Amino acid sequence: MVDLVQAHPSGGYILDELHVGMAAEKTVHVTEERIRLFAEASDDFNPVHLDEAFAAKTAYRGRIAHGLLSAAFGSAVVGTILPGAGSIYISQTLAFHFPVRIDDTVRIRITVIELDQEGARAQLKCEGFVEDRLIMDGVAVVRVPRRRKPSAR
Ligand SMILES: C[C@@H](O)CC(=O)SCCNC(=O)CCNC(=O)[C@H](O)C(C)(C)COP(=O)(O)OP(=O)(O)OC[C@H]1O[C@@H](n2cnc3c(N)ncnc32)[C@H](O)[C@@H]1OP(=O)(O)O
Repeated sequence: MVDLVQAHPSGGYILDELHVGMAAEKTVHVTEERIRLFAEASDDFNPVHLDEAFAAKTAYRGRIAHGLLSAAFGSAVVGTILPGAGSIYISQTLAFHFPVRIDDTVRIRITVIELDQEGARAQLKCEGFVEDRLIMDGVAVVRVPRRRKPSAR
């Protein structure tokens, strides 16, 4: 069963607080400006994202968002909600099923699917939807803090 949670009040869940089925969601509106800023940040200036005249001649008949921009929304959930602060990415698989366009709203869902107490690892299913259509999915492995550090004063 899926158990939708909010961010832990401390900023992050520790290993013992996670269970299989815990999930978190976030929605992000994809604007032209966000795509431009991602091109700058990643140095990926593929014209299919930035040049309407070029993109209009492709099978997509218009600009689409970088796949890794949608994947980055998943990273945002992992790093700020589930598990949250202190999580460290180990690996990530990704498949892009449908393009994301300017003005689409992407809903990311991250679900805990496996826990390795010994290795302090969580396996997370990552899914991205535009309306109800699955546009992207994959599996992430992250290292989760075993304990919370006393807060600095
Ligand atoms: C590097 C970065 O800058 C680039 C990105 O980030 S791109 C953004 C992330 N990726 C996506 O958004 C891809 C989303 N997924 C899809 O659109 C589809 O899954 C797919 C089109 C990639 C694959 O779908 P599938 O049904 O498997 O299609 P095929 O590969 O079998 O192709 C079938 C025929 O469709 C035509 N076609 C489809 N897409 C394109 C395209 N982008 N360019 C050209 N042609 C395309 C084509 O006619 C195929 O026939 P062919 O004779 O086999 O070529």
